[in-house]
Amino acid sequence: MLQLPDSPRVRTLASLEESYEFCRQITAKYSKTFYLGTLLMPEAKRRAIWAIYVWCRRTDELVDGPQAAQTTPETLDRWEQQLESVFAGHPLEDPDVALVDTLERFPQDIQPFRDMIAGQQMDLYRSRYETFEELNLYCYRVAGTVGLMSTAVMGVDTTYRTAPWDRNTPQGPIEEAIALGVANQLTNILRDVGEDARRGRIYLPLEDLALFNYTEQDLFNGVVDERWRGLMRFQIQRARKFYAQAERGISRLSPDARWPVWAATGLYSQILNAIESNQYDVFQQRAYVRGPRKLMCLPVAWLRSKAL
Ligand SMILES: CC(C)=CCC/C(C)=C/CC/C(C)=C/CC/C(C)=C/[C@@H]1[C@@H](COP(=O)(O)OP(=O)(O)O)[C@]1(C)CC/C=C(\C)CC/C=C(\C)CCC=C(C)C
Ligand SMILES: Nc1ncnc2c1ncn2[C@@H]1O[C@H](COP(=O)(O)OP(=O)(O)OP(=O)(O)O)[C@@H](O)[C@H]1O
Ligand SMILES: [Mn+2]
Repeated sequence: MLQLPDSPRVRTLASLEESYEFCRQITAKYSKTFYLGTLLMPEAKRRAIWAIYVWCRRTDELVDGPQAAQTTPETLDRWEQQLESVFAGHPLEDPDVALVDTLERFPQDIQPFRDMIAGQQMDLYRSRYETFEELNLYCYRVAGTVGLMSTAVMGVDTTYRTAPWDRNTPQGPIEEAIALGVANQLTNILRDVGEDARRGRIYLPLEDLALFNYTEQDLFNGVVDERWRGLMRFQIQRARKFYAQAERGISRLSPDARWPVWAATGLYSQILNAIESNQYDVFQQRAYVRGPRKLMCLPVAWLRSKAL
């Protein structure tokens, strides 16, 4: 029979296998850290995280990627409609096929996904944050939400009790999951200060700059002095508090999720140590964790997942 040429409307979507394979490849390509983390999970959870990763990445690309200049609030509205279609079980594009399957296997609320879109939207019209409270909202939206989505996949330990008399197991370590996302995002912000400044963006709260007598102009000039180091010490300390909060939640996750989460936490938080080793110069040097140290994280994380 004569085949119609490929046209977007009549073309059939990718198969489930193809769609998950695509998600795997994108995750592996864009984030060595998260990909490594997912390899420590059971197959079904691993694939689900890949599907969610790709949706997050695509959302981020709308405001940060090559076509970002054409992105308007309407683009994001359409993206949200596409999301609703996915939640209703109707994929519109190839990567959605895996996400529909993931949401069937690991049912979850649409709100964190909507919040993520709202967070990316903030990047369209904001390039400054006055207070930490404002920055925290941004961090919740673009990263805390990832903690919620991932927790729905990884699952909570149903036998966990804070105390024998505490019969009402709370819904799960929600605050802790958000905290890990926020900690990651704060780390990302500290590592990328220079790169963001070159795009005219400052994520560090302006109230914190003022506290250390450091000006926007200093930041654009990449001034590294005692004021800057004081400011960075303060930011790193804050990020570490979020990691500490997050760590208290890991033992409440289902046992097979603890190792990957400890590993991802260890890998990401070490970027803060790398910034310290670089004497807080995030303008000239990119802080990253060296291969051997990355590898060391795995057995350390495994021990923590069993012992804590
Ligand atoms: C109880 C408890 C501790 C539970 C654990 C919950 C958990 C697994 C939390 C993890 C949260 C997490 C991985 C947050 C990621 C935050 C992040 C990196 C966000 C990225 C934003 C960066 O913005 P920016 O524009 O500054 O950066 P770029 O220069 O563009 O890179 C995002 C890009 C938003 C989109 C997020 C992603 C693409 C990452 C999604 C990651 C996952 C789904 C993997 C989850 C990982 C594991 C190991 C389960
Ligand atoms: N030494 C380096 N100098 C400059 N850029 C680097 C260096 N090492 C890694 N990168 C770049 O930094 C980004 C993150 O790299 P890396 O593989 O270390 O972490 P990742 O886990 O993939 O990323 P993420 O931190 O976003 O999860 C990549 O785009 C990579 O090309
Ligand atoms: Mn981005």
